[in-house]
Amino acid sequence: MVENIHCRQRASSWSTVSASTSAGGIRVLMLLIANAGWIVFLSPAIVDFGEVGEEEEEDRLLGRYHVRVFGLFLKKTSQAIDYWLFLGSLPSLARNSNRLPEWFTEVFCSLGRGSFFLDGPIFSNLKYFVTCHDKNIEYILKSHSNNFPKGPEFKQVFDPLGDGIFNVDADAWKVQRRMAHAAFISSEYKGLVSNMCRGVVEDQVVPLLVRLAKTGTTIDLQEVCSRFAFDVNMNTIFGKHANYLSIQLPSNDLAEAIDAAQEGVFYRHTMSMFMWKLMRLFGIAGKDTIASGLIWFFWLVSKTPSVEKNIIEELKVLMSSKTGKLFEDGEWPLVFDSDDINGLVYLHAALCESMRIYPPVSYSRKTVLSEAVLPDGSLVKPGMEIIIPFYSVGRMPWIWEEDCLEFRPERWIDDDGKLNRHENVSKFVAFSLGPSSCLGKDLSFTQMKALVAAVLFNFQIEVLEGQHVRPKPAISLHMEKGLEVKIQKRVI
Ligand code: HEM
Repeated sequence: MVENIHCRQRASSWSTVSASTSAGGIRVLMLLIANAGWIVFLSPAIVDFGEVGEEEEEDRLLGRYHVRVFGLFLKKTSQAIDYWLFLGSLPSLARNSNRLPEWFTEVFCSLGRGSFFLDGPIFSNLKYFVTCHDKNIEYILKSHSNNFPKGPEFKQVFDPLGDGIFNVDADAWKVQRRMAHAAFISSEYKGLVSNMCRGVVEDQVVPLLVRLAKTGTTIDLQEVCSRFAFDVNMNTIFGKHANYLSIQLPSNDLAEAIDAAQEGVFYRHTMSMFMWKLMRLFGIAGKDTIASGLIWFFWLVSKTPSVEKNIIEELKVLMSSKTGKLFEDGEWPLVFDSDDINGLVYLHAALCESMRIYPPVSYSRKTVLSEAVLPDGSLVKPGMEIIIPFYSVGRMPWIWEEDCLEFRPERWIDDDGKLNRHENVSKFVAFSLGPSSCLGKDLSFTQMKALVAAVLFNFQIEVLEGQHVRPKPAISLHMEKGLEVKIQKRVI
C-alpha cells in the first residue's frame, strides 16, 4: 500500500504558509499580504457555517455560487476547503501551498467528486477551476483542446523555456510540434538515445554502484537518477558525457557544463543544426521528468518485493532466451540492450503503474477561451485558469478502483499476458492526452528501462529506515529530501 494520504482522509493538518516556487504561489502570497488587514479586522467575527448543503455545492459547481452574508457569518467551510467573504479560498490555498498535490487530492476525496472552484479575493481576477474528472480531462486536453490553450500566464511562469514548444500556443506551437514529431519518430534520434543510454548505464552507473556495493557506502538514489538523466542528455546534446556519475559525484556543475559546451561546439558541426537545437530543447524537458519517474519507481519497488521478484524473473527469462541456456549467476554485472528490454511486458506495466501513482509532471495548466459547460456540468468562463492535477487522477477510486493506492502492475496486463493499452489509455495522464501530449513518451520508457533493468538485475537496493518520503512542491514531482539507500550485489 502506498504510504501517503488516503482518499477518504480529510484534510487534517494545515501546513504553515510558505513561499511557493511558482509565480502562482508568489501571487497568492502577495494577495494574502495585501489582505492581511482584512483578516485581522474580520477574524473575531468569523463564524463557521458548518457543512455546505448539496444544493449549494451544486450552485458552486455550476458557477452560480454567491456568499450570503447574515450579520457576522463571513466564512463557509466545505469539507476540506474554506470560502471567505473577502478572501475567497485564498487562505486555504495559502495554507496548503507547500503541499498542493496532496491537498487537491484530499479536497476531491472529501467532496466525493472530481471538480471544484478556487476563488481569489474580491477585486482579484484569480479564479481557478480544478478538475481530475476523467471526462472533463478528455474534453479539455483532447476533444476541445483549441478552447483551452496554455495562455499568457503559463509563458510567464515557464519563462526560462523561452519561445519553445512548451511555452507557445496556436500557430507557433503547431509548427514546432510538426517538426519535433518528425524528429522523434526518426530512427536517427531513437538510435542515438538508445546508444547513449546503454553507454551511460554501462560506463557510468554500473561502475558507480559496483564501487558502492563493495565499500558499503550509502548514497542518495535520487541524485543518481538525476545525474543519469542529465548525463544521457549531455551525451545526446554534446556527444560527450559530463562524468557526473563518477564515484566522487562531482558538484562543480557550471565548470563541467562549460567544458562540455566547448566540446559541443565541435560536435554541433557533425549533425544537422535542426537536430541539435531540438535535442538542446528536449534535454531540458527530459532530465527532471525521467529522474522523477525513476526515483518513485525504485521506492515503490523497494516496498513491494513481489513486484521486484517478477521484474527479475522476466529479465532472467530474457537472458535465457537470448543465450539459449538457463541464466546462471556467472557473469556480473550485466547490461541489457534497449532492443531486448523494450518489449518486456511486466517491466513496462510496472513503470506505468508507478507513474500513475507518482506522475513526474504533477499537473497541467490551461486557460479558457470561450465559455463552456464541461461533461460534469461545470461552467467555465473566458480567462479562467484550469488546473488538472495529474497526481490526483491516479488516486481516485472512481477512476482507478478501490485499490488505486496499491502499486499493482498487474492492472496493466490482460489475461492473455499482453499489455492492456486500451482500457487504461484515457485515464493514464502521466504523459498528458491529446494533441499536446508528450512527444518523448517512447524515449522516456527506453531511458528508464535501460537503467532499471541494469540496476535491479545486478543490485539489491536497501532503503534506509526512518526517512520521511514526500513530494517536493514543484511541477516536477521529486522527493523532498531524496532517498538514502545502501547498495548490495544481488545474488540471483
Ligand atoms: C517520464 C518522462 C516524461 C513524462 C512523464 C513527460 C510528461 C509530459 C507531459 C505531462 C507533457 C504535457 C505538458 C502539458 O501540456 O502540460 C509533456 C510534454 C512534452 N514532452 Fe514530455 N515527459 C517526459 C519525458 C520527456 C522527454 C524525455 C522528452 C524529450 C526528449 C519530452 C518531450 C516533450 C515535449 C516536446 C512536450 C511538449 C508537447 C507539446 O506541447 O506539443 N518529454 N511531457
